[in-house]
Amino acid sequence: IFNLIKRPRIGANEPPLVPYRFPIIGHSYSFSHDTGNFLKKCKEKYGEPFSLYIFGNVRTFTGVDSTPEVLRNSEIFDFHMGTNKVFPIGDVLRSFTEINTTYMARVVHEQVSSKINIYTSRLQKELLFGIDKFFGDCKEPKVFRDIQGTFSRIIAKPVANVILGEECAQFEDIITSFTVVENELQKLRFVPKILFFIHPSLHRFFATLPLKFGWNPISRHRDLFVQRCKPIIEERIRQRKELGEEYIQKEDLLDFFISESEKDVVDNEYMNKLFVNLYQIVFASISTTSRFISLALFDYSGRPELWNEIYEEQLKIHNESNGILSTEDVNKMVKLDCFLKESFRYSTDPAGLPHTLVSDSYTFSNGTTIPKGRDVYVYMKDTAFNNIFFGETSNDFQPNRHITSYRDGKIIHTPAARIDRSFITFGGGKHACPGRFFAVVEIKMCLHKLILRYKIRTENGKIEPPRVLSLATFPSISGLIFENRNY
Ligand code: HEM
Repeated sequence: IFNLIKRPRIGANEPPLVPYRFPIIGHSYSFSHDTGNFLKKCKEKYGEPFSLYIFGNVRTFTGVDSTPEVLRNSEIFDFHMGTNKVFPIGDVLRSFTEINTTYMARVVHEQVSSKINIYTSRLQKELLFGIDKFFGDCKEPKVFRDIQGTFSRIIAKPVANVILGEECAQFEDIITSFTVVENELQKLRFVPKILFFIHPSLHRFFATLPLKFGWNPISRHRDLFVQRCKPIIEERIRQRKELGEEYIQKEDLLDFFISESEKDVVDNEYMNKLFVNLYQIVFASISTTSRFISLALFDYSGRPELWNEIYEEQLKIHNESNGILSTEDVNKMVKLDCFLKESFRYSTDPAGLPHTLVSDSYTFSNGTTIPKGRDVYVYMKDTAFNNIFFGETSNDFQPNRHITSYRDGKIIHTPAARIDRSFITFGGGKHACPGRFFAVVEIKMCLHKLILRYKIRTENGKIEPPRVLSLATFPSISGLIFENRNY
């Protein structure tokens, strides 16, 4: 209770704490209800970095100039500690086994993104299967709602194929489990925020309380995984033993983790470890990919002026490749790539990438200092819509800004998966998303197939802007109309 009335204490050299009117509430209300505009006003008035008093603690926000300092210094700005405070997924997984986030990032980089060539044909097959199943023929124009939900079901199948392998990905209930487990985890976020006023650790205590009583939101998904996949895993281990050197490793993460394991007894501990390793990648990939593919489809559907150019590129590549895409074909989709990059930029979350300062203190290059334990958030839109990078047209949706054409006919474009100071949708520095190459290929393939097959437009014929929930951007909840091009 003391915390309720205590005013936050701020050191002498700290970034300015934006003044607030109501002692207990601080900036919580303005921040939660109109995040983008509120942060914009703070930055205009107080410069960057600045601090806010939200849900009982002081948080510092970095803008375009100070953000690279946070992303670059990953040893002292701890991303996992920062994220776990808002979304205690680490705590949930740790109840099964130890987790090693550095190892996981490396695995995604080396075994998923770097092997994209190997996965393209399987991805394509599974995506087409999903498009057929969920959107179908659309001989007559048909309205689809819950676009993000639909894409998470479409995406779950190719993801399952790459992560669990062909055999396990055949189980419908596993695929469903991939899409619902994410929603169940999201519920951890909705423990009453009022607890944060009293003390942030109380919020976390309640969010993770069910775990302490042995109820884990993902236990039943683990049980299903064991029930379905254990026989397949045992069979693979048996073959490995039998064939020895002759065994040809399967191209999926399951076989990779089997090969990394020193044990060959498939007991509880073994299955828990496999489950946590594999499902961490499931959590990182399905909701992000389906959110951004839906945002991109809304960006496309509301802007008829973009349709012809993008469709013609897809048709040309489709004809040249006889309908079977390789990674090179996907790389040739330059118009689509620029469109996607612009959509990523446009959909950037207002703020995010929480990092906790773990060194004694940190002094920003403008001389302001923050103490150990401070949570630092990136005001991401300040970068994504900054005139320094995007000029006077930074608020306009212009895919061609990512292309430079030279007089000699040479065209250079900055690919959607490339991160730099101006593009932080995938984060930056050492912890930048290791799955981004895979995600971009998957999204482009999916958009390519959809655009080739259907005319897609918004219901009211206008641009449907994204919604902001908490700090993140989500696609509109309105419908999209699909109509087969060939009828
Ligand atoms: C459009 C889709 C995606 C978006 C927008 C996205 C975005 C992000 C962001 C913003 C981060 C934090 C980066 C930072 O701290 O600087 C991240 C981390 C991560 N992402 Fe993604 N991601 C996407 C897809 C994927 C996919 C498909 C995978 C796996 C196949 C994946 C695996 C990961 C992992 C393992 C991390 C943690 C990295 C670390 O701890 O160093 N992501 N992602």
